[in-house]
Parts: sequence; structure tokens; C-alpha cells
Amino acid sequence: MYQAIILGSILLVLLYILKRARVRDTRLNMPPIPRYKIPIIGHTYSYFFNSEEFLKQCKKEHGDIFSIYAWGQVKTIVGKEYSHEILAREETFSFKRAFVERVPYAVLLKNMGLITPATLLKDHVFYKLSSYSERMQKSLYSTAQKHFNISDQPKVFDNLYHIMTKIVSSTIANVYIGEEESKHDEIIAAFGGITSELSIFLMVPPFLNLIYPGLHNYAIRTLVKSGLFNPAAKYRDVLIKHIKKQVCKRLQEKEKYGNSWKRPDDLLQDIIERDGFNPNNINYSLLSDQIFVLLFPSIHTTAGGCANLLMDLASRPQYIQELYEEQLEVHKEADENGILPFEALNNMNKLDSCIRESLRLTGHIVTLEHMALKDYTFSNGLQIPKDRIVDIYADDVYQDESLQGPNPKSFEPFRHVDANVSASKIGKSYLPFGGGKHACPGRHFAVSEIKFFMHKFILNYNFRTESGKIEERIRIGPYAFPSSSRIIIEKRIK
Ligand code: HEM
Repeated sequence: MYQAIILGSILLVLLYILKRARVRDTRLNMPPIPRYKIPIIGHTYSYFFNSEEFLKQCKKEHGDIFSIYAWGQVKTIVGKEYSHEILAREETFSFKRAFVERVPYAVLLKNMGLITPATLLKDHVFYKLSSYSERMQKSLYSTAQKHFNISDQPKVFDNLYHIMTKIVSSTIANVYIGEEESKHDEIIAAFGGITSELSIFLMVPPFLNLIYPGLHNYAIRTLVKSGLFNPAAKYRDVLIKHIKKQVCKRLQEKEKYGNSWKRPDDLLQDIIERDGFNPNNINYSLLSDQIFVLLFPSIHTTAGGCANLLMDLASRPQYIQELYEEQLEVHKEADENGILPFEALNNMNKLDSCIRESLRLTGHIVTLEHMALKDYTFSNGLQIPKDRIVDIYADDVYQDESLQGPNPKSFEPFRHVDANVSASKIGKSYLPFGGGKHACPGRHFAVSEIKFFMHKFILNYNFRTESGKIEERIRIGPYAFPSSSRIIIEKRIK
């Protein structure tokens, strides 16, 4: 027993010495690391429990680029003056590489190496957004009706993220695998389940890395491989079942009706018409992985954006009337079924400004984690090594008056109305969709969905927080998640 304890202690000390050598690498002109008192723990405690003040202090003492030692790893935090270098140099900094370290897609999906999600979306979804407009609205309105289901009495809801995940899942299912399949509860549950379960990977801090760097990722991969927690394996059969049903049906109908066949318009149909698809040897596992890989980026972010916006407005109901009046005006463009033309989105200036403000104040203290693919020298001469994780210091960008205008910390829903910058327009002072070559290709889709949803919601309901107070985001370390506080929704008296 004693021998094991002594051996374990020696091992820990050795590991610590090894790690320290990595922290103090003198090969490059590295960003400064603030002093810390407790070995191994480093800055973890301050970074996790007091990230706002801790990083502010670090920047004050060490300048625009500094590194911290948290969760057994050195990471570099880059302030507003240099953050554009990360977004502009896609050959050096990769968002995707940092992301798959946390959400292990390569272990979750057999065919990950064969899929390029951004290309799939750019080629088959975004240029067709306007043609999906009617279906998006119908799906959003009917599922919102189902999940909120408000009669004459006010109703209380908590966990808006959860409800919005179901609503957005239904719209995404409609556009990705078709109207027919999107009507099945089983498929909506799978789309929503995949999204919520993958988000757990982002929420759990990498505490095992305190024992040894990389142990957290190793444990996650082992967990996924063993099947103990594997959202892909859990939902694969449901996805394949519905995709197979549609593909077989479509191939048969095409065969039967020839030129008079009415081609369904959705991502699945586009994929099966791509070069290389062999109807005589269909790889359903690949088809299902191609859809799977898109679910988390499309649903988690849009549902979170919508939940945050609802809570921001419920926290400040004094602004809802002005939005209501704008939406009443826009609604004059709707047809007899209440469906808006796609172009009507351009006339929702106040709502668009609210969305931009809510996304601006998403609440992350740091954001857009990237991995350095090679050694890099910032324009101020500081250097970081290959494989270094680099975060953009979001607070530094969003609390700067020269970038955001007066009172940058306060939520001012109509801040952007006269500025002629839409919610999907990216720039140095607005980072929710990233930037550069890899800026989110789904941003127009996401903002259109949020606008269509909010249009109807504001026309139909009044809403406020149950506490009557401003409800802030949930904070886990430096990252923010939608509040789960309760809101009261009641039918608007027209
Ligand atoms: C409010 C909603 C959304 C937010 C906040 C968001 C945010 C982001 C961010 C920060 C990135 C990384 C950008 C970078 O590397 O600089 C990204 C990438 C991406 N997003 Fe979104 N996104 C949203 C909605 C969507 C939707 C609806 C889709 C799909 C329909 C989507 C698909 C993607 C894809 C495929 C990428 C990877 C792009 C690439 O690697 O080139 N996103 N998103």
C-alpha cells in the first residue's frame, strides 16, 4: 500500500516537472505568463471561477497577448488589437481542429474523413435559402404552437434552450431530409438529442488534464469508443431508417414517373444527385454521417441564439411594444396563410438590431478557440508554438467603446438600427460567427430562422421573466450558456 503511494507520488512529481518544462519553453519569444502560486493548478481556479476579473487583470499587467496555465495546459489569450490575425490566417489557425479536440467527431463518425460540412452547406443549402422560406416558416410556426401551446391563461416556461432545440430541429429536419420525415417525433427527438448530448462535451471542463495533459481527451474518446456515451451510435439507427425510407421511395418514384416525377427539394435529394452517388450500392452509413455532422453546428447555435434573445427581451419587456409595431407593419406583406415573402426579412430592422445585440452579448469572456497549426509570430513580435490553443479575448472586443459605441456592456436592443450593419454581417468588432475564410456559412440561415420565429412570437405573445428581473446567462468558467430561468408567456390581446 505504502509502496503504491510512494510510487504514485514520484510519478506525479515527474509528470509535473515534464509539464513545467513545456510551460517554460524558451525556444520562442513567448507571450508572458502571469505568476501562479500552486503548481499543477496554475491559474485554473481564477480562470474558472473568476474569469472576467482575472483576465482583465492579466491584460492590464501583461498587455494584449498573454498566456495562462489552466487545466494542465498553456493557452494564449489574444486581445482585440491582434484577434484579426487569428481569423485572417486560416493556414495557421484552425477553429475546426480545436473544436474536434473537444467534440471527438472522428471517433463518433466512421466516415468523418470523407465529409466536408462547409462545402455541403455552401453548395446545397445557402444559395437556396429563399426557396426554403415558406417551409421554414410553416415548420417553425407549427412546432412553436405545439411546444408553447398557450391558451387564454399565461404559462410559465423554463429552459428555453431545450424548447428552442426541438423547434429548430424540426425546421432543420425539414430542410435536410424532407417534409415527410420531419413530421416524425422520432426524428425530431434524434436531431434534438444529438444536439443536446454533443453540447455536453463543450460544457464539461477538462479537469482530467490536471492529472496529465491530454488525459481528458483520452477519457472522452475511450468513453465514446466503449459506447458508454456515444450520441452517434445511439441515434444512428433512427437516422439511417428514415434516410433509407426516403431514398428508396424517391428512387422508386423517379423510376416509375420519369420526367413527370416531382423532385423533393432538400439536402438529402441534393446529396443523392451528387457525382459519385451509386444508386445500386448505397452507403447509408455515409449518408447518415453527412447529415449527422451538420446537426450540432446548425441546431445548437440557432437554438441558443433564440433562447438568449427571448430571455434578453423577457428581461426588458419595455422594448417589446416597439418591436411589435414593426412586426405588425411587416406582417402586411404576409399572404392569406400568414406566410411572409423571404424579402420581408429585410424590413425587420429593429428585430435585426436586437438579434445582433443579443449575439454580441452572448456572454463568453473568451471565444473562438483555435489551434495553431504551426509556430506563429504575431505582428508585435510575440511567438507561439505549433499546437498551442489560442482564444480570442471576447470581453476585450465587446467592452471597448471605440468598437461598440457608448455603454458597450449594456444591452441596447436598437443600438445597430442606424449603423447599417445586419445581424449576420461579420467584422472586427462582432465575432459571434467568426471571421475570415471560415466564417460561419450558416449565419444567414440562422438569422433568417430567428427572425421568422420571432416575427410570429412577438405578434402573438407578451412575455417577461417570472422574477421581473434581468436574467443573466449561465456561466461555466469563461463560457456562457442560455439561462434556464423561468419566463411567463401570455397571449397578446389584439
Ligand atoms: C446563431 C447561430 C450560429 C452561430 C453563432 C454560429 C457560429 C459559428 C462560428 C463561430 C463558426 C466558426 C467560424 C470560424 O472558424 O471563424 C461557425 C462555423 C460553422 N458554422 Fe455556424 N453558427 C451559427 C449557425 C449555423 C448554422 C444554422 C449552420 C448550418 C446550417 C452553421 C454551420 C457552420 C459550419 C458548417 C461551420 C464551419 C465552417 C468552416 O469550417 O469553414 N452554423 N459557426
